[in-house]
Amino acid sequence: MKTIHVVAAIIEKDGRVLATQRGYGDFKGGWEFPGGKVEPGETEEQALVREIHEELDARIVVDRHLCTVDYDYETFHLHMSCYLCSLAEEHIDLIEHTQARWLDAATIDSVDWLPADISVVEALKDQVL
Ligand SMILES: Nc1nc2c([nH]c(=O)n2[C@H]2C[C@H](O)[C@@H](COP(=O)(O)OP(=O)(O)OP(=O)(O)O)O2)c(=O)[nH]1
Repeated sequence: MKTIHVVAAIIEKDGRVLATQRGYGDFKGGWEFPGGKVEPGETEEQALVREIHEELDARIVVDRHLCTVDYDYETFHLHMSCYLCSLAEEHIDLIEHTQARWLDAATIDSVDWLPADISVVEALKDQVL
């Protein structure tokens, strides 16, 4: 099975994290952390900064690695590295996503997370929120 290497940015602000809803593709409607595929020659941090600029028109600071998830979807294997990040400036714009929500410990389970994200949410509850 094909493996895809993805990075996800868990953007934190005031005890909450940013969740975004996918606007296109097979997982349309599912909730995730913004990010995307690492391109050849890029480090994970470079990919994160590029993806967040493309998807949210935002600049981030990458603070630390939280966890790496390996998950078998039906048609591919996902290898996803998740980093805690903060916004370098307040502004965000939803360029590819349909909605965004800032979620805290009480609301983190209120959205329909993509299957691979369930364990990331558990790590957040244990360590961050
Ligand atoms: N960004 C992101 N992708 C996730 C998460 N959870 C999860 O299963 N995925 C999956 C969905 C996609 O199959 C894959 C990410 O690929 P993508 O299609 O968004 O990557 P990309 O932005 O480079 O997109 P593209 O140019 O290929 O359209 O990872 C998550 O929390 N964030």
